[in-house]
Amino acid sequence: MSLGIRETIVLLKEHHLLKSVTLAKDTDQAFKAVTYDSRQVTADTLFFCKGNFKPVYLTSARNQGATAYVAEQSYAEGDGLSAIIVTDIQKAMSLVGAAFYDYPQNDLFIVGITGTKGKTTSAYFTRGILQTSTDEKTALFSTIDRFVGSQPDQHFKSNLTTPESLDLFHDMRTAVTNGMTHLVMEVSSQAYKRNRVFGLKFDVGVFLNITPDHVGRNEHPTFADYLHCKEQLLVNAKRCVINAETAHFADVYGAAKATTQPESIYLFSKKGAQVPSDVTIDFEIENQAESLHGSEFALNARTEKAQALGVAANYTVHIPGDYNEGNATSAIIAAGLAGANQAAAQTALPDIHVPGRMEYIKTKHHGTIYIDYAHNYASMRALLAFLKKQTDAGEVIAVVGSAGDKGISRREGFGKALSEEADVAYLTADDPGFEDPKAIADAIDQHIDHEKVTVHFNMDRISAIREAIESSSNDDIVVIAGKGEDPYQKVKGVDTPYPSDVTVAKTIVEEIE
Ligand SMILES: CC(=O)N[C@H]1[C@@H](OP(=O)(O)OP(=O)(O)OC[C@H]2O[C@@H](n3ccc(=O)[nH]c3=O)[C@H](O)[C@@H]2O)O[C@H](CO)[C@@H](O)[C@@H]1O[C@H](C)C(=O)N[C@@H](C)C(=O)N[C@H](CCC(=O)O)C(=O)O
Ligand SMILES: Nc1ncnc2c1ncn2[C@@H]1O[C@H](COP(=O)(O)OP(=O)(O)OP(=O)(O)O)[C@@H](O)[C@H]1O
Repeated sequence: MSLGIRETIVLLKEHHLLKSVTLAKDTDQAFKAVTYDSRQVTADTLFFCKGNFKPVYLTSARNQGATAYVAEQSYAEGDGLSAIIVTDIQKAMSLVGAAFYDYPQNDLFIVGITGTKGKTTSAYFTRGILQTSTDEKTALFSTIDRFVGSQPDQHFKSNLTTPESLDLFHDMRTAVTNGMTHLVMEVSSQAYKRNRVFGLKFDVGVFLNITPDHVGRNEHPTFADYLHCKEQLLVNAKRCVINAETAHFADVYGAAKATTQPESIYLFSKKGAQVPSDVTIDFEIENQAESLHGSEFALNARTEKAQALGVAANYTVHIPGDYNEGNATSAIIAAGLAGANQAAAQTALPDIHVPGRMEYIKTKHHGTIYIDYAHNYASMRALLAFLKKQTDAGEVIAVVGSAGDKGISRREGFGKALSEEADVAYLTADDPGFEDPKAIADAIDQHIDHEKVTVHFNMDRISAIREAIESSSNDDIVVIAGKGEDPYQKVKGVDTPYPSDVTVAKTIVEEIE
């Protein structure tokens, strides 16, 4: 890969991002690499100064072979390098990244998925269906991991839900080189807030839902900003799939219609759900059977354009939780728009498993254990309500904590969800960061109705899980929420190794049964 400095300047000028340029001696420079991290700089690198950047990083970049830098201001540390000064570094980075990696999006059919909850699950469902219909040529960029090919060594853990633009275009190019024709990716609201996907058009954009979350330092200043950022996926998608039951539907649908004809917008909802009367639902989900192990549902086409997609049929998913019918539906429609047929969806869906989402362990003498990634009010309430509905005789026992340094409103949310749907709560640590986990637990406890829920405190997560499992009887359900498959606890700025909730629960069950 290579990009000339002149081409870079023209590109930034065309997009009205260029403030000034100072060229070094070689005015025909060609960059062999682009990066925003001085530790990655090699010969002939174009270096981007972004975020909490320190000028000393530019000194290291220059010493390691950077020949030019892009920044929102000039730096003395960059003397001797070409300096490209722009009005918005994140936008510049995305545009230059796409150009440097030679526009890999032109070689991929891209499905983008957003929503407060269900992105990862829906992305796994969509990729699973497309793997069947594309003969294993579908890449996946999710919160958990990135698959840039179908070989085991083309799969690695993710650091962000939506990568920084330079990493995104790099990984897209790698996927194309590895023979991928389709890409399914989660698009977080931060991706738009920070212009990580600036200039990228999606073939299909999926909007699942929006509930209060992600407002705070480092994220969104207000809920309105969060909603606005999430809606940008639909503004930048050629075809849209929308859950008509989402809160703020009118706004969301309006964003889709701003750039897409209604003929290319697909709406879905559960049968009997309250949806706006001024729109026509294309697909209706009719539950046929649900259990603690999954569900069966009919997807009914209610409009001609829905019928034309050829995906109306009966489906089975083996991830429990009624909301997973909606997640699966979004995936069936999106995959249908990417060319998959009903048979591919029917074959693939029952076998799709998402790490750390609704994993369950059946025990002989204790309750059934569910390990799930729920970590805000909406997901916790949806999870507990579903499990409560499925248990006649037993109690719902939840092990839960809330992260430190962020998402303060989640603490009240957890207290509320536990009061509404749980019988017993073990409050514990979950990524306390720089805060005291007991203080976080107390904040959750303040919002628990003690007439309804018995509360225990144990800040040692492993020991809290043990207590919850040991105290459960065979009819009970033990929910271990919040961390899914995370193999660490974030404590005082360090990712402290943690065996993961799944491993901890399995080990305890082996020991006590
Ligand atoms: C607020 C935010 O989004 N911050 C992201 C951003 O931080 P930043 O630009 O300030 O980078 P930084 O790590 O402080 O460092 C500053 C710059 O100096 C560079 N550097 C640093 C050290 C050095 O020796 N040399 C050097 O050049 C870094 O590479 C970087 O370019 O860029 C970093 C990558 O360079 C990200 O890791 C970081 O994500 C932080 C960790 C984060 O937590 N982000 C969350 C809020 C996020 O984006 N979440 C969403 C999901 C949320 C949702 O579900 O909706 C996501 O998409 O993941
Ligand atoms: N459609 C949905 N509505 C409400 N809750 C959901 C939905 N789908 C999944 N959940 C719950 O949210 C949890 C996280 O699901 P998933 O990882 O698919 O969402 P996500 O949007 O990727 O989440 P995050 O932004 O936190 O990474 C699940 O473990 C489940 O408890």
